[in-house]
Amino acid sequence: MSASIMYGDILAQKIRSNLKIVVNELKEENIIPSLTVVIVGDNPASKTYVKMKQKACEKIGIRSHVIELNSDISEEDLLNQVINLNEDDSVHGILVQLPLPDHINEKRILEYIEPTKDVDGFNPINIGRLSIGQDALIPCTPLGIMELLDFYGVSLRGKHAVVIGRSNIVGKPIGQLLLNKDATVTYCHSKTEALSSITKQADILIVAIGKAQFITKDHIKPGAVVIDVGNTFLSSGKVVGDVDYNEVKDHVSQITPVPKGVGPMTITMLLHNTIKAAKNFK
Ligand SMILES: NC(=O)C1=CN([C@@H]2O[C@H](COP(=O)(O)OP(=O)(O)OC[C@H]3O[C@@H](n4cnc5c(N)ncnc54)[C@H](OP(=O)(O)O)[C@@H]3O)[C@@H](O)[C@H]2O)C=CC1
Ligand SMILES: Nc1nc(=O)c2c([nH]1)NC[C@@H]1CN(c3ccc(C(=O)N[C@@H](CCC(=O)O)C(=O)O)cc3)C=[N+]21
Repeated sequence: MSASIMYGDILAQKIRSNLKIVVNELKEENIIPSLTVVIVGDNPASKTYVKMKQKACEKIGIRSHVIELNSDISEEDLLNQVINLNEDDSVHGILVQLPLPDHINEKRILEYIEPTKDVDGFNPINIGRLSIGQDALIPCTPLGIMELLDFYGVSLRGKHAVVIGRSNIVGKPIGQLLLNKDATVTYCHSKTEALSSITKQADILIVAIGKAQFITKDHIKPGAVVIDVGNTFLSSGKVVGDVDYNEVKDHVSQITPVPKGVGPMTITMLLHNTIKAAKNFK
């Protein structure tokens, strides 16, 4: 049996064309949604992602601006940049690209982003609102995964969802969203013992660890649904996921590819969140 492939790029196009209509409607009210991305240093993967974000904004009429800062910028100077953006009424969405250089306290920076402009959903206020079920700006990757599961007809209620990875940007919030949809959620991480014995129980397996092709058939129950968040650039320039796609594809019922799976949905949800933030300005 061959798996059905959950293409994120197809769904992303569909959602983006709807978002374009919303942007045009906002323009009639003289609101042009605008996003500012702050990038520190010259990490090549970060640069690639930021370019993709800019291009996606442009395509649907969101105004985007990138602030490029030197890797030796001080924490105070970066904080001041964020404060200026918080105070600038022409900026609806602020995104500080991660990772930041080691000398900068990432949590402190994220805490300063005005929650209504926090299109990444990384500020403690938005994380708290998500966890108690209040309206919030929700992190883009988890939100995109939920859209994918819905579009491809994956039912969650009562199902066992296993999340591998507990980062603040992917693992933790996807578990929260799955729980809100009545899945039974288990988190695994680098200290988890007997990983495969747990992941093998998953009806839905979400993998966000950042280790190229780490997950094999031995980790997966036959017929499970697999969401591969991983994005590792090989020296050849090729990008691969955390799942050994070729090995597992005939073993699972549904799977996201890498590329063209979760990635395009992340960027689409950034557009969605920027529009949401712009609407809040009305
Ligand atoms: N497609 C997309 O849109 C996006 C893709 N990504 C990609 O997803 C991947 C994960 O990103 P991110 O969450 O930021 O990564 P982090 O490095 O912040 O977190 C990785 C998590 O995986 C866990 N982990 C690492 N090794 C193992 C292991 N051998 N067994 C079990 N758990 C393990 C870690 O455990 P511990 O907590 O114990 O250290 C940690 O919780 C990366 O490849 C990243 O590039 C990220 C964001 C968006
Ligand atoms: N503040 C912040 N917010 C983020 O959302 C954020 C971040 N920092 N730091 C890094 C991670 C990673 N991330 C990705 C986004 C898109 C793809 C993506 O679209 N990837 C393509 C492949 C890449 C390519 O084609 O070059 C795909 O999967 O099809 C991947 C990864 C967002 N992140």
